[in-house]
Amino acid sequence: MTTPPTLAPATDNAAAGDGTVLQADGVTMRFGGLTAVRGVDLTVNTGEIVGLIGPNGAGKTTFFNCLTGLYVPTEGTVSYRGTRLSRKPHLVTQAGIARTFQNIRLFANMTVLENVLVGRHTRTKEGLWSALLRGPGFKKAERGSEERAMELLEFTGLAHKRDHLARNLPYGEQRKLEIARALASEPGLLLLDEPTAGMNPQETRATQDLVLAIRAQGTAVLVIEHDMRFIFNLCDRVAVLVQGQKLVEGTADVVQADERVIAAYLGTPVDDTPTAADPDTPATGAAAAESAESGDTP
Ligand SMILES: Nc1ncnc2c1ncn2[C@@H]1O[C@H](COP(=O)(O)OP(=O)(O)OP(=O)(O)O)[C@@H](O)[C@H]1O
Repeated sequence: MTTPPTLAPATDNAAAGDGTVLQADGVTMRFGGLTAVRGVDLTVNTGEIVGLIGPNGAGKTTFFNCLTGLYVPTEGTVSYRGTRLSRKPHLVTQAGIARTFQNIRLFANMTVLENVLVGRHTRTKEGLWSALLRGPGFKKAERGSEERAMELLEFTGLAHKRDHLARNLPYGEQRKLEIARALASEPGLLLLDEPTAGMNPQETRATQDLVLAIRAQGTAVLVIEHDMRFIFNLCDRVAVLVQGQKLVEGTADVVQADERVIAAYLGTPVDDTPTAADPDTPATGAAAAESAESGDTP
């Protein structure tokens, strides 16, 4: 197992001291008659890794979208370091929150290095379009950025792939590149949406080390993940969403032992697990979630 190299924070944003980084109060998101997120409160403090778990359709990604300005919550407020956040995604990034997506969103025909440079646009005077068009002004102004981008590629273990097109990277490395690009905006809080989806156990362990290294360089992390081992190994606190509402929040031990969480998500205790001889008993919790995810029908 390789440990990511250390990374110096480039701005005060990532290096800032104690306190609450993120505060979400009463966040509700309705789509017509469907309430996807209902009155969710959540805080993330400096130096924390917080997990957000729940069955498919529980509202986790919708909640992330409310935090990052992709959705304007129907009700509730979101603050970053005590300041109410703008509803525009690029201003949220500029304030200090970066994210990755469940479905990878890279610039497939740009190189690995260029993808990270695009991620730096909120920290440079050059705009996004200038970065995308890569004119002479961009190249000159971005020399410092290129240095930082290379540090980030070293940090995520992708430096040797700097000139490869993003679309040619294996899946696990594309996920790492998304993280490197998110870090390029020097966030104080990084939101990861299913960072290990599709990864093998070795890649998952490497991602776990990477998240710990990100925290060590001063960025708090809020992570959505279905891999419970990953979540319970990594997180200082875990919040459980079920049907849009926060059911429980606490340490890994508290959450794993909570009977409501076991019933709604983690699955029934071993003794109560339905057996082949008991075909009429419906599958619950994680088993049902797995089945739904794989498209199996009962
Ligand atoms: N833009 C939208 N318009 C209408 N309904 C939406 C929209 N986005 C999400 N939903 C609905 O909101 C609910 C919550 O979805 P969301 O994707 O947030 O769940 P999730 O917990 O992230 O699920 P998963 O683990 O499968 O990613 C679902 O019923 C979904 O269909």
